[in-house]
Amino acid sequence: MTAAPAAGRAPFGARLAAAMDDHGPLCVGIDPHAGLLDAWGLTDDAAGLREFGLRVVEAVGGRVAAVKPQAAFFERHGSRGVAALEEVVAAATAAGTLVVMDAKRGDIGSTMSAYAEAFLRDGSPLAADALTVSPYLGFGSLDPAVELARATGRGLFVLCLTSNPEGHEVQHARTLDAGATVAARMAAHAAALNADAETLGSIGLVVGATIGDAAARTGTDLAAVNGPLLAPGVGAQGAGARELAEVFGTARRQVLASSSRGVLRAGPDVAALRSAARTASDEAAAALRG
Ligand SMILES: O=C(O)c1cc(=O)[nH]c(=O)n1[C@@H]1O[C@H](COP(=O)(O)O)[C@@H](O)[C@H]1O
Repeated sequence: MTAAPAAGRAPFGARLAAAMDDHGPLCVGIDPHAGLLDAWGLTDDAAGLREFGLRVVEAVGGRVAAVKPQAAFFERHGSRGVAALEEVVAAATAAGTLVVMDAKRGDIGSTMSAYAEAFLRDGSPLAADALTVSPYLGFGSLDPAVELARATGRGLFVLCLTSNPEGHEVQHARTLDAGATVAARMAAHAAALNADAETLGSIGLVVGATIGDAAARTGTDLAAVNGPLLAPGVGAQGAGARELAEVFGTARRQVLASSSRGVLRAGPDVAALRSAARTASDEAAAALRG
């Protein structure tokens, strides 16, 4: 059984739905690639990461539905990089913007509970509003994260149909027991966890905006998930408004479109970043809300 969300914090799905209503369906990825740091005149070290992340938050905090720091770029610089990540998360939270931590964690259940504590526990320095997780040790291995997310009003985005061209090898495969595709199984698990949610459930999926008709081909019922669909691939990976509308069909109101480099390349000027995010958000809204 799951506990009620922590006092004072509504479930993640409801908070995300409200944020998308207020600001549009865009998540801005905070991915401080070495090349972007250089282009922004920043050093490729913890100080550069910190400045980059805080600059993005200054530009879009309180103006977009969510930001998604990519943990890998911060981990490149060890404990000092992780300290910079903590500051960026705190700044986004202070700006009233939801934070999706993109760390794609997944492990056996007993270790998964430690990952959950790191990213989803009240008081943890790295706690975010939601965490990306990998279900490829079996969806049930994520149970500790599901439980802690629900207990604290946080959420998960479970990898389902990823934006990269290699994903089909695993995600389109059919299971021996039920004969369904792996992606369809993952979506069915999320749907079961969101069954009682009124607005939007808190257990979302990652479904790339670049996947074409893969949801239909794999028998993955996205609308039935009743939870948010994080859609990376917008911008630098080639997806735009047309792809968003085509990929998500009747599930499009659940979509949180995500763009990192597509927005970040407009930096380092804060006004230019803000304007690039506004344009991306408006385009996503037109594609998904029309
Ligand atoms: O979970 C993710 O966010 C994710 C899943 C996926 O299927 N594809 C994908 O690109 N991502 C992440 O989304 C971001 C995409 O960055 P851009 O291609 O620069 O917009 C990166 O941080 C990826 O790690």
